[in-house]
Parts: sequence; C-alpha cells; structure tokens
Amino acid sequence: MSAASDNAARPVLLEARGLNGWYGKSHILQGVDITIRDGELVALLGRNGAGKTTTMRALTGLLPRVEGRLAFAGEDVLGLPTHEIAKRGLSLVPEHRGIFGTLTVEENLALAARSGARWSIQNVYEMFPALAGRRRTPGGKLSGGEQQMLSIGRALVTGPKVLLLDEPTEGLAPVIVDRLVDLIRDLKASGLSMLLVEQNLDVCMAVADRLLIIDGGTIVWEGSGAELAAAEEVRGRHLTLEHA
Ligand SMILES: Nc1ncnc2c1ncn2[C@@H]1O[C@H](COP(=O)(O)OP(=O)(O)OP(=O)(O)O)[C@@H](O)[C@H]1O
Repeated sequence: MSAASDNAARPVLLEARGLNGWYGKSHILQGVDITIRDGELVALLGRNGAGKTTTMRALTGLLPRVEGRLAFAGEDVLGLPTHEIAKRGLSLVPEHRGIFGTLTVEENLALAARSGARWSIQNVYEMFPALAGRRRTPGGKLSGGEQQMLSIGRALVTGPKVLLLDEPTEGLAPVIVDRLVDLIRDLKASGLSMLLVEQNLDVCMAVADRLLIIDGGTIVWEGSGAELAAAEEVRGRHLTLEHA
C-alpha cells in the first residue's frame, strides 16, 4: 500500500471546501479546498501573491470576510474568533514570527501556554536548548533562527492538533534551515499534523506527504513530491518565483 493510500484511511482533521476570502473589496481566495488528515504533513506552494498567507489567515479566523465551509475535527469553525479556533487545536506560526520583542523568551512562552497541552514550556526548552539558555533574553534580541524556534515553541505550548507553518525557513541560514527540517520531521513523527507554506521546494519535498499548489486564490494542482518533481510544466506554470 502506498503512503498516500495509507493516509486516505486516516480521520480528517481539517477540511476547507470552497473557501472564498476577501480583503475589503479584493476577492483573494476563490474557492480553496484543503483536507488535512490526522498525522499528515501537507505543503502549500505557490508564487508570491498566490494566496498562501491569506489561506492560513482564513483557516485561523484572521481574515475579515470568509465564506464557504471550514470544519475542524468535525465541527464547523467558520466565523469563530482566532482564540476559539486555537483552543480547538489549530495553531498558526505566522510568517513574521509574531513574538513579543520586549518580552523575554520565557514570558513569550508563558503567555501562549495552555494547561493540558501536549508540549510544556520545559518540552520546548528540551527541543530547543538554545532557547533554554536565553530564557531571560527579550524576544527582539534573538537571532532569526532563535526567533523562529520561539515562534514554533509558542504555537506548540498551545497544544495544537494541526500546526500551520507560514514560511518558517524564510531568511534563515542554510544550516538553520537543515535543523528546522529535522525538527519538522520529529514533530511529524510524534503524530502532529501540519500545513506548511514554503517557497523552498527542497524543504517541501523532504517533509511533505502531499503537496498543493495555489494560484490566483485557487488550488490548481495536488500530488506527491515525486509527481511534482516529474511535472516540469506544472512547476514552470505555477511556481516560477518572481524574484528568485
Ligand atoms: N492586507 C491586505 N489587504 C489587501 N490585499 C492584500 C492584503 N494582504 C495580501 N493582499 C493581497 O492578497 C493577494 C494574496 O496575498 P498573500 O499574502 O496571501 O500571498 P502569498 O501567496 O502568501 O505570497 P507571499 O509569498 O508574497 O507572502 C495578493 O494579491 C496581495 O496583494
């Protein structure tokens, strides 16, 4: 049995059907369909401006106007405020990291932590020893890599069932990207489901069970890493980066 058909038997955690999303009068998301099953890592790819971040925002209650169907763990969550969605286990690691620059590492984690979550602050320090050594350092004084670790740590201590990662490798040195890929693999091995927005195709190929391509606010392609590697025409049409 292939990995894809193994996954098809798993329960669906997140299901978006025909999601439409607007910023003011701009109709950005034009019928997005996304399914994430328990334990799956799905990568969302697309050019700059294709609608990746807007999709993440729509899934987590951060977009002012969204229509369509959005279910999490079988419950309709469309229109719920972000904290209610997070409470149910859908947690976003935002593109620009969303940490409080004047608060210490420990304070950043403590503000996000929820009792009963699968990951405690101590677990986060074990996962990221560099953060443990800097627990009294303000978030704004951390390196880019450390800020990314803190941002992921903040999401983990909320106790997610599905973690949404928006361009986690952006701006990081290659050696830090490698560490992040190892971490994402470890989180996946622990059973966590993830939706990963990532411009780095190698990273997506290395970790994802399934890849989706968004273009013009619509999912235009879905397949495995091997299928995308073979689909030169699809990559040329939908993934050429404007400022690569
Ligand atoms: N706050 C906003 N108000 C109005 N339009 C916006 C806003 N944020 C994004 N957009 C527009 O929505 C479209 C999709 O943007 P989005 O940020 O989702 O793209 P993306 O795929 O994440 O690309 P990138 O890699 O550049 O972040 C773009 O045309 C963008 O200009």
